[in-house]
Amino acid sequence: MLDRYRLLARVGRGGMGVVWRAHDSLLRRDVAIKVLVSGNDRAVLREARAAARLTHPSIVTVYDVAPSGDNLWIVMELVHESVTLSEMVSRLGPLPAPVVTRIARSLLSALSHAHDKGVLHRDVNPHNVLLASDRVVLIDFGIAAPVGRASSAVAGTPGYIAPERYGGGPHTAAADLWSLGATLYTAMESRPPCVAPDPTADPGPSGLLGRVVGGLLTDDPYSRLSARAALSALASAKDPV
Ligand SMILES: Nc1ncnc2c1ncn2[C@@H]1O[C@H](COP(=O)(O)OP(=O)(O)OP(=O)(O)O)[C@@H](O)[C@H]1O
Repeated sequence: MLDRYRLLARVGRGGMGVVWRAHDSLLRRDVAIKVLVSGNDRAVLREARAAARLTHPSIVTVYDVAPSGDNLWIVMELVHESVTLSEMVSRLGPLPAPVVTRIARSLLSALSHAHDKGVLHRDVNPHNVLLASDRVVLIDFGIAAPVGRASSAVAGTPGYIAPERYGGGPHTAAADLWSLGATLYTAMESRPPCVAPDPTADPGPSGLLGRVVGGLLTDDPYSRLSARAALSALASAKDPV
């Protein structure tokens, strides 16, 4: 089966494995393949099945999962000529509010779709957001977390983990939304929000978008802004030209 895919060039490396641009010789199209070291295949499969249920322009489409020797390959849609939000912020610094608003709308809509289908992302952060010229795409949907990072008791990326998770609370849709708030905050301020107990030292971004981001970063998961409320608040915001 794997004769079907030809690995062409490495497009990225993450904590879990290497991502390749590859060619699907049967369907004659380029794809992205993440090569993971086998070990927790059942968990990866379970989550890949969940991710495969999702169909949304801002969620990377999973095409296939296949074992290959000691590895497990996840075949997915290739997001052409994209950079991660994290790379974009390191290159350009804080992004203009209309650009972050567009990113926010896409990601809120993506999370809202996934949550409606009962799928959590579990690791929303600027490394998992791809920016292409015409699209904003969330990658690593539900796949990163079950394999986990051996060193951390709470799955996720430090700085982007909802506060209730540190108290042993479950990962919920609201926890994904806090992580999204932290991701948007980073896009606006070029650093993740301060999680220290003195919020006055870190007033955060201002304006409509700032208030939405603040609402997503609410400590109490029950009072936190929902994806729908955030989307409707942003409906009146200006689009980038
Ligand atoms: N579908 C895709 N299309 C294009 N590039 C991709 C795609 N998926 C991943 N990449 C690139 O590969 C890099 C690593 O991918 P990814 O974040 O999924 O790996 P990872 O091992 O899960 O990383 P981590 O768990 O540390 O976030 C990304 O930063 C991105 O540059």
